[in-house]
Amino acid sequence: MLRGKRVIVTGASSGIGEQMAYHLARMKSHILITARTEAKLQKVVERCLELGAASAHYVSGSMENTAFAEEVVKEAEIAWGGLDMLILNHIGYSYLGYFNGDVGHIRKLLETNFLSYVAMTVSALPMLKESKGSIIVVSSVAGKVGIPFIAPYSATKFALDGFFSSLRQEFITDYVNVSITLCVLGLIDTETAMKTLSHVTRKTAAPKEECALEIIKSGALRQRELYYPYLTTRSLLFFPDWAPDFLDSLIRNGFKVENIKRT
Ligand SMILES: NC(=O)C1=CN([C@@H]2O[C@H](COP(=O)(O)OP(=O)(O)OC[C@H]3O[C@@H](n4cnc5c(N)ncnc54)[C@H](OP(=O)(O)O)[C@@H]3O)[C@@H](O)[C@H]2O)C=CC1
Ligand SMILES: C[C@H](CCC(=O)O)[C@H]1CC[C@H]2[C@@H]3C(=O)C[C@@H]4C[C@H](O)CC[C@]4(C)[C@H]3CC[C@]12C
Repeated sequence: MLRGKRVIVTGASSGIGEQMAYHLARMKSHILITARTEAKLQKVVERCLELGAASAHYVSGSMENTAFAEEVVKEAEIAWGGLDMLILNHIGYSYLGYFNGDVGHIRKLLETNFLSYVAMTVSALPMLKESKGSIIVVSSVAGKVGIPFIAPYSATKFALDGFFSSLRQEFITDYVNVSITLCVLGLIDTETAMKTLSHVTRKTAAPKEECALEIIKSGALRQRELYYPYLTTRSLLFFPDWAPDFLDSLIRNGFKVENIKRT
């Protein structure tokens, strides 16, 4: 499906991003991965080459700084002379708890989780227009409906939907043949999520390996949105228009509120 295609995956030193890199390797793509932890990136690149990647490289750095986001795209241009798929996946650290009034944290998280996505898109667009490529934006149920105890994170995910859904409209109007796929994910069994959530949620997590493959497939098929796991995420989003208060209570019941800390 993506044999020989040139793909950037951000946030690929662990979790869903790491699994996406491995699926792309099995599909014999050219892969450029990025995150902060160089040691982890090296191991993922080695594994990608073992799995059959056409090529695999990494760039380590923090997306808190949009200049780094632009540098990653520049690396792809130097290495490949073009780009077919941009998978925007990374997130910065945020707390799970009642909103603590820290506006500076929201500003920093918007830099990492939102503005770096915009900066990479701006830098990559000329190459993606050339290749008639794809942009995949990894978001969350928390970017579509109000989920308690993750207000800063949720704000950044809602921002992604607003910006990329608007940009998709402009691409259609302007005959720009670059697809934008927004991935709306429920709880996924990544180490970070399980560490953060295990003591406070009654939810069962979906497998990160399958999630990663579904994300890649949705982008390759140029789908508008992906809902994964489909039943839980799609059903949740059925309620906002018809029974918003019922939806809110359903989501709150998914948490062991007594275990939520006040930061
Ligand atoms: N897991 C879940 O339940 C859900 C996940 N999602 C979404 O899926 C995506 C992946 O989540 P998941 O795999 O769980 O996350 P992980 O925490 O497992 O991975 C996050 C990745 O981002 C990197 N990262 C963290 N901080 C920075 C930074 N400042 N600059 C650059 N890279 C950074 C991490 O590497 P390093 O630390 O080395 O920089 C890591 O590779 C996210 O967009 C998330 O919102 C959506 C809904 C549910
Ligand atoms: C429990 C929520 C699902 C609601 C439902 O009733 O199905 C999860 C939906 C989104 C999850 C959060 C998310 O988007 C990723 C965050 C990233 C961090 O790695 C830690 C976990 C998250 C806070 C995660 C928590 C579960 C959800 C809110």
